[in-house]
Amino acid sequence: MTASTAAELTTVELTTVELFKDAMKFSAGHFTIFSEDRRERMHGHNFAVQISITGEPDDNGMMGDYGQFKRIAIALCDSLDEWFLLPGRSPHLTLREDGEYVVAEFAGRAIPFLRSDVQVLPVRNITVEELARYLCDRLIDEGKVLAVAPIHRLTVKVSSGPGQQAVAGWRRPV
Ligand SMILES: Nc1nc2c(c(=O)[nH]1)N=C([C@H](O)[C@H](O)COP(=O)(O)OP(=O)(O)OP(=O)(O)O)CN2
Repeated sequence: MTASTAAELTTVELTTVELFKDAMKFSAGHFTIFSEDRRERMHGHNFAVQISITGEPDDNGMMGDYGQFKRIAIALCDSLDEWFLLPGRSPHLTLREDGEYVVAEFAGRAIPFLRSDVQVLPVRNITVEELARYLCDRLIDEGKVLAVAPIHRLTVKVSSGPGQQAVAGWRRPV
């Protein structure tokens, strides 16, 4: 890049707010599916969520009130708290309704769940990768985050325990 083109470029000073409050968590049951015939037994985790919001602070030096971002993120975590989570888009698991039950079919075996105990998420597996993507998509699609501030980027981290997490991101289309 020549000096003149570098000078012509307008620099945008971006700042990131990071939120990782203790309340940004949810306890949920799941099992990870590894292949068409191998999965874990049912178990649970205390999933922890962190979000990072990147944008240009306004003339008042703020990207909206981060209290609004916290409330949005905590409400999203609460919506998944104390549920058994099932993937609705798994290539290896099928789900069918049967009265008050949701019956999962995996490797030729039926696994019945009470409908009132489960949430079926639009994901391929209940993994930290898919949960991070799901939460990031919900934060953007529900429009509440973008209503707080015209942010440039959002990242969501989901941890299933200390030392293991996945990160999903969104950036404003140019
Ligand atoms: N790529 C991924 N691999 C695995 C995931 C995942 O989300 N993405 N998840 C799991 C299971 O959740 C599994 O239960 C995790 O077990 P583990 O690593 O043992 O989790 P712990 O919290 O018990 O951690 P320790 O290292 O045992 O303390 C598996 N793979």
